[in-house]
Amino acid sequence: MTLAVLDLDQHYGSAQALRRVSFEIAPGECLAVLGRNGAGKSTLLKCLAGVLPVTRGAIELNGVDMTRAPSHRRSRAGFAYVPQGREIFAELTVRENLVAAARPHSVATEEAFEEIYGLFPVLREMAGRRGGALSGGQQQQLALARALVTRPKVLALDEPTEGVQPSIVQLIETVLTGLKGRISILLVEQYLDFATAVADRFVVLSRGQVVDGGARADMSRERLSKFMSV
Ligand SMILES: Nc1ncnc2c1ncn2[C@@H]1O[C@H](COP(=O)(O)OP(=O)(O)OP(=O)(O)O)[C@@H](O)[C@H]1O
Repeated sequence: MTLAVLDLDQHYGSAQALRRVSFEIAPGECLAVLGRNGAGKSTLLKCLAGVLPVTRGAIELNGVDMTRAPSHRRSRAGFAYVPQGREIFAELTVRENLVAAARPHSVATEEAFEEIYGLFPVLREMAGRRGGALSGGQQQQLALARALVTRPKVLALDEPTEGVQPSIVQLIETVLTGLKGRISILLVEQYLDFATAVADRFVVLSRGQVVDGGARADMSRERLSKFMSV
């Protein structure tokens, strides 16, 4: 599925957080959005997910305008969002978290859950545990699993490696690399090694604006890290 972001503006009151942000993600492509703290990355994902309204511009999924569509409509169209901080249901078990995510998509089947447990074996072991009792890395896997169980066509992730131990970062990298080509991925990331391992293309945000970008082959580490250090 193609995700097109066209001239997007967003304001928090009088403060402008996004300025004429434009890019496109082709079917099966992985685009990483980089930038310092406060650059506007999370704001961008929230606008795409329908959590925050935009002040100008447009968001399209396969050419269909979604700019003012509620979150559930975007989700039904194939857009899945893994927010920063995971936002799983702490009081529900792992299994119930997956069921709650899958049910609106009519994919709450054993086959769908088996597929997820195949990607994240620890979730099978923890299926009966409360989400809130999981470690940070396990919660991140559950958050990703909740998105994937809906069988999305576009997957947006806000800093999936944050506060996660190296072995889980490696697992997430393997999962995302395996998904590439089949679904479109929008990755917001501060961890450059991870972003360069997974992404085909980069967009760099600074103060809410796209200031650089290009294919992985054209973006040297120096060029990318210029916009990453605080
Ligand atoms: N709820 C809010 N109300 C007002 N301003 C906000 C709000 N959330 C974010 N901002 C401001 O908008 C700008 C962009 O923030 P955003 O969180 O999108 O950046 P970010 O690139 O995701 O940073 P981080 O990596 O720290 O999450 C910042 O200047 C921030 O202070």
